[in-house]
Parts: sequence; C-alpha cells; structure tokens
Amino acid sequence: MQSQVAQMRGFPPIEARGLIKDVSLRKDETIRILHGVDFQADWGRMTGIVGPSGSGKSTLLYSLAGLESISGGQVTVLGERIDRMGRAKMARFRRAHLGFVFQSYNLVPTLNVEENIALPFLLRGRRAPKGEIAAMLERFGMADRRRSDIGSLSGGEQQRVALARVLVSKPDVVFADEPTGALDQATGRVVIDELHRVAADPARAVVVVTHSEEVASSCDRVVTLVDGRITGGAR
Ligand SMILES: Nc1ncnc2c1ncn2[C@@H]1O[C@H](COP(=O)(O)OP(=O)(O)OP(=O)(O)O)[C@@H](O)[C@H]1O
Repeated sequence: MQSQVAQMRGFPPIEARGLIKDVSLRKDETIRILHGVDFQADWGRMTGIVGPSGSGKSTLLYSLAGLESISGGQVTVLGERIDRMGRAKMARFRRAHLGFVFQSYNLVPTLNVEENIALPFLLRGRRAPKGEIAAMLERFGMADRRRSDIGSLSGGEQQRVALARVLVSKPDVVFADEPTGALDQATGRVVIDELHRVAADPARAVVVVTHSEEVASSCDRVVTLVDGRITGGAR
C-alpha cells in the first residue's frame, strides 16, 4: 500500500509548501486566492480547515486533492509530488488512493442507491462488498432505501449515499467539503463519526472543510484560513 510505504518513510500523508493559486478573471486581470499556504495533514488524524466564506478553503482542498491546478509552490500526497503529475497519472493516483466527499454528489441518476455505491468496484472489474455496503447503509439510517432511485432521495440522503460510496472503497486519504452541510444535526453526527472511523486508522487521513463549530471541534487539528492565508491552527 502506497500510504503504508509513505508512512514508513516518514512522509506526512499531505504536505503543501508555499501553495499559490491565481485565477484569471479577464484577459489581464488575475486574482490571487491562495497566498503561499503551508499545510500538513497527519496520519490517523482528521484535520479541519475553517475560515470565513470566500477565504479559499474549498480552493485549498481541491488543490490538495489534485482537482485544481496550482500556480506556485508544491503539493505532496502520499510522498508523490502531485503538482508535477500529468493528467492521466493524476487520475489513476486519485482513483487508487483518494476519496472525495463534495457537495456535488456525482451520483448516477439511472442507478439505485446500492448500485451507485457498488459502481466504483464494478468499474474496476471487482466484486462489490455487499455486506459492507449494507452495514454502512444501516449506520446511515438508509437500509430501507437501498433499492430507491437516486432521484427520489432528499439532498441529505444523496449526500449520505455519496459518502457511503467513497468510504466503502477505503481510500487512503479522504477529502470532505462541508460533509454535513445538507444534513440535520443527528445525521451530521453519524457522517462525522464515519469520517472519524477512517481517521482512526493510522495508515489513513481525513481533511475536512467546514463551517460547523461542532465538526471543527471534533477534529484532531484545525487550521484557519483568512483571505487565502493560514492565520491560525496547530491545535
Ligand atoms: N475559478 C474561479 N474564478 C474566480 N474566482 C474564484 C474561482 N474560484 C474561486 N474563486 C474565488 O476565490 C475565493 C475563494 O473561494 P473558495 O470557494 O475557495 O472559498 P471558501 O472559503 O471555500 O468559501 P465558502 O466557505 O463560501 O464555500 C472566492 O472569493 C471565490 O469567489
């Protein structure tokens, strides 16, 4: 396992140095969203990224996950410089090692709940772990929805299906952007508990962007981003 190899070598799961992200608004107008951010996640821990709206939290998360190109600095994930990776290698690396829980659920509307969760396995020609999928749906309070069409689910239910799909694949690193945003408090707690189960594994790591005080206070460490700069953290 790449994560175990990286851990043995003493690499953190994620490390960003001097991360800069610029975006072009018009022809000759560029704005800087991330101003040389240094960030590190740790093995077996859940790291929170908090800060005001528009401070660059999602941009940082996407950059750490290799979903956004960066304008300067470096990002190392599981010991690999992802900012230097070509597109195809990055896509393979993501599929093999990284999981994303984002607001856009990316569920397939023509498949039911169970089929959506099984899809990543089927795409890799592997058998889906039916027992694990059933157990996770049970914990998420969705056992009775397993054959439901995606379109018949509420936003919060779809979010749980998307999370279940990520978690059953057991990625080494899980990135979550507002994972409780569409959920009531009780369901949000279940989701956060699941992310903590991932982070409890010393060979895995979780990074979560959140506006929720409750989620932030449950993290092992929290960094604060203001205007594209880390202003606090190291808890
Ligand atoms: N592609 C882009 N083009 C122009 N501006 C962008 C782009 N991506 C992000 N921004 C701007 O960069 C800033 C940071 O955005 P980002 O979504 O990372 O913030 P955030 O802290 O996650 O905000 P929120 O908490 O509201 O989700 C915002 O002002 C946003 O409008």
